[in-house]
Amino acid sequence: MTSSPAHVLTDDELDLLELALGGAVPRLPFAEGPVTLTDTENTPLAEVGDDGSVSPVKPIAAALGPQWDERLRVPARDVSADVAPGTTAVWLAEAPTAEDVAAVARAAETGELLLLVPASRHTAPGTVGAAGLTRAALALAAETGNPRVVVVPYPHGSAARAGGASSGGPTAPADMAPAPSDIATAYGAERLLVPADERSPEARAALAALPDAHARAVAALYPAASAREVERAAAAGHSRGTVVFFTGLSGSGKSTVARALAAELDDDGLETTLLDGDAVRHHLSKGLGFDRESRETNVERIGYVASLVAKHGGIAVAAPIAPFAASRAKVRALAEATGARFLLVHISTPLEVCEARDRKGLYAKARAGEIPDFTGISSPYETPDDADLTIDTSEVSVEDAVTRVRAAI
Ligand SMILES: Nc1ncnc2c1ncn2[C@@H]1O[C@H](COP(=O)(O)OS(=O)(=O)O)[C@@H](OP(=O)(O)O)[C@H]1O
Ligand SMILES: Nc1ncnc2c1ncn2[C@@H]1O[C@H](COP(=O)(O)OP(=O)(O)O)[C@@H](O)[C@H]1O
Repeated sequence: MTSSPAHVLTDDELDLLELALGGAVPRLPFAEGPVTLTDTENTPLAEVGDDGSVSPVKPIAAALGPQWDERLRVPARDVSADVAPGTTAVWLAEAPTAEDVAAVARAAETGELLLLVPASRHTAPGTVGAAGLTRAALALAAETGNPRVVVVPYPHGSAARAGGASSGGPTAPADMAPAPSDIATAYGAERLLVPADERSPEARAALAALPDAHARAVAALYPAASAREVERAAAAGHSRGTVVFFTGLSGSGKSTVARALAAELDDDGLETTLLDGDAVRHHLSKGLGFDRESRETNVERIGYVASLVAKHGGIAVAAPIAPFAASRAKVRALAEATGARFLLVHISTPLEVCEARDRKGLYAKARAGEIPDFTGISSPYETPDDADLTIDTSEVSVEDAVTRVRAAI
């Protein structure tokens, strides 16, 4: 018997698997069978057959929080078996506003409701996550005649495209999230109400103005010089996770600019982690060489750690050569899947300048054939076509380079 290839599920793919096993979606858009779907510890969770059928192997692990309450997280087939004809599903993807509550109360007067809470394993920074949405839905239910609340596993969108480490078979299509109307049908409802889509222009305008409300209040209270400082301090306290990823030839100036940037960010009170090249090669990537595979491993490890830092709201600054586009793309996907901002900064200083600098004497050794696989000499550097910023340090000072990166963050 030959075993089918394995695919390690991303969090969003896990949500889709849970939906499929519960009967909410007929097949998995990312998995063509035969394939074994596993968690990140390679434990098989489900098998996908040749015909796309999905069968469970082991229950998907629950976690903490009200969204994991098994009385709420009920499979679609069980919910639909209970739902009264003519039921309206209410899709609560955002915390309900007072206006939303009124709209739901009106709908409750005309028939049965089912409150559906799309719960992702990811929370975009600054948004109400699955636990908060579930609590808000329970409160809304209590106010509107106690309709049933059901938590629906639901992929986060961009994170669904990150892809997991896989061997063979599945690839993630652009957008895997099923339409809310299809979910409502699968859970047995006949109609769908999305309160966020029914909001008045006034409510929409007020919601759009919310992010600037603090700045306006500060401007009204303080003179300009104090307001700047108060805003700066507030911004430092609420920073969204960011990965600033430098790439460029040896000697291009990555470390110099990265260190100066990290020092400035740190001074501003931002939670900053510098993944220094030497320290990374000494600790995280000890023993790795400079062949293609080792470099890919090194760069992906750096990306993984940087993503963890950013996931917790910090700023990670990394500066490896990162010569291969595929690894850089993987790192970007990984960071963005956590909801972090990702900035690829290409330090494009020409090879002749880097070689003339030859700070460590490595180019001379590489030319003499004493160092094999040296980037730019005997190993390729794939120039990025997706850089968010390109800086040539033979033309731009360290100070100006830092200013440009800060402006882009
Ligand atoms: N063969 C070869 N090619 C390129 N660089 C070499 C090589 N051997 C050693 N070094 C030194 O290692 C530094 C690059 O390491 P990185 O971790 O940034 O490289 S990579 O991203 O994994 O390609 C690099 O330093 P910086 O460019 O200053 O970072 C070199 O000093
Ligand atoms: N504008 C500049 N920006 C960055 N480095 C510069 C600049 N001008 C000269 N240099 C010098 O170039 C060298 C770059 O080395 P480094 O920052 O270690 O590069 P990398 O990390 O890309 O290998 C340093 O000696 C630095 O002082």
